Amino acid sequence: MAGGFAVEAKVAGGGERREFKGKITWYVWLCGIIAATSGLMFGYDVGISGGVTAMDGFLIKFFPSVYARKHRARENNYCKFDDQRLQLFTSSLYLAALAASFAASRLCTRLGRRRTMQLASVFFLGGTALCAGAANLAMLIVGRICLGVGVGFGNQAAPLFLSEIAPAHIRGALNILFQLDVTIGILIANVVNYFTSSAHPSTGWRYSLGGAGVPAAVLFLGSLVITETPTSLVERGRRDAGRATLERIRGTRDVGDELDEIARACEAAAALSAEESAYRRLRRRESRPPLVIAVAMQVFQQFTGINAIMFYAPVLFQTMGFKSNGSLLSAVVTGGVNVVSTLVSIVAVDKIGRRRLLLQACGQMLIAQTAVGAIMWEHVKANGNPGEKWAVAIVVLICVYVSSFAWSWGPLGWLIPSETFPLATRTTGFSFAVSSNMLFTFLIAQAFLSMMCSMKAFIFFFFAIWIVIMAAFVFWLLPETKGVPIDEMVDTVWRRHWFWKRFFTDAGDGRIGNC
Ligand SMILES: OC[C@H]1O[C@](O)(CO)[C@@H](O)[C@@H]1O
Repeated sequence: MAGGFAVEAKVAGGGERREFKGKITWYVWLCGIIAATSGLMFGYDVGISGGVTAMDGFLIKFFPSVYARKHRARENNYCKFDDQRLQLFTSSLYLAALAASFAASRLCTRLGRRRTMQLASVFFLGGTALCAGAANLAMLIVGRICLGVGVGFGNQAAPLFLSEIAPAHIRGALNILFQLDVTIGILIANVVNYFTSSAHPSTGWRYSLGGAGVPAAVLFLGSLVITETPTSLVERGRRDAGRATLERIRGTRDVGDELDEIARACEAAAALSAEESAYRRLRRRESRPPLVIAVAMQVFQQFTGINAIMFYAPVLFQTMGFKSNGSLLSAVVTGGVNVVSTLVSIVAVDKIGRRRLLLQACGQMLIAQTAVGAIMWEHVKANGNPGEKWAVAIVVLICVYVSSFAWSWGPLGWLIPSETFPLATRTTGFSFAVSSNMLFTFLIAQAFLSMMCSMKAFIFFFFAIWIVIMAAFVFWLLPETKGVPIDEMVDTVWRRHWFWKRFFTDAGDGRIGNC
């Protein structure tokens, strides 16, 4: 398992490079796999809610009026799931996660990344119990809010944890483990929904919602086994513990150079934060480039329309004419494509580069979205829905769309914000990325069914227009960060970029930049 490596690092304040010693140990992979379980919890929730809202037993218990509308005549097919309270069931989780992500950045600094993940799993276990045992809508929503707090804490701590324990040359791949687990969580949820709805038509939703307890329990138990990151230990004044941890995860006692580098970065960040808080520092002109990129990556990720598919695929496929089980099965197929295509990204991201992956995906997504919109439009004109034959073509097109998202905007939405901030603003800056993701996930979850009702086939053209905008953004404004050491971003990337360089004065950038 272990293989030797040498990592290039820029020494603080100097131009020379030196190498860190170490191996890729089984322990670093174990810690990475356990921490990524946080993504599994997030993904399971994304995938489970759409299937549950398509189950009759669930609708009869909590949303009888939607159930009645669903089984009425077909003339208003696009509107049969349009219900604000039903959408609140899905979206409330993301609103809670949005609020929690701000607190999570402080928790990560004060308690450490490991404890923050542990806390996430506790909220998750509580939320799961409330949802699975819900006797009324209030209990269900409170359960979703607890799950949301767990997601907010987990999504902040896990990507940071992964980046900090990873040897630099496999940082991209380890970081993408998080998104890989998100997609696996969605797929598992789709499979669970498929079986619970057929085996237990009236109570299947309870098993589906209860299943979220499994990844939460794994993360809770796993968090007792994994280590805290060396950076977090040193940051909190526990340098000896940081050294011991580094020795263990690198499989060598020769970790002096890397430890010094971490300590130097922590001291520089501490000196800066004694002068000025990270929030104030983020308001500086020099902080704008990474902040704009981090927020834009997440906003655009959501405006690809991915969660319209992930949350509501079963509902969408029913709208198009599939029977209930056929639509759940189709959601399983799209979920599978999502997982496999994320694996492609692990291999490609450090070879092909971020910009090329994102631009290629924009082209592929644009074609697929426009084609789905066109098919739907033809049938809306004829006042009908596409029916099973066309619905199969639509499933294929949605797979084409999902695959390109999964090797680009999905993982890179997390990777790029985690690698472009200097250490002094990294956790706080990253929390803006997490909260932007949650805010826009909430908006899509809350608005999509109503948008589908009023826009019908045009919903797909709406997302297609956003894809054109984000392609232009990547083309002109997103710098390539492939292979750039994390502490050289200011000099190598931002100061050389045709647009972003104007945000740096000759004297000022070093203050926020390289530690
Ligand atoms: O794989 C799709 C999933 O990935 C995310 O974009 C997170 O990166 C989720 O919002 C979405 O449901």
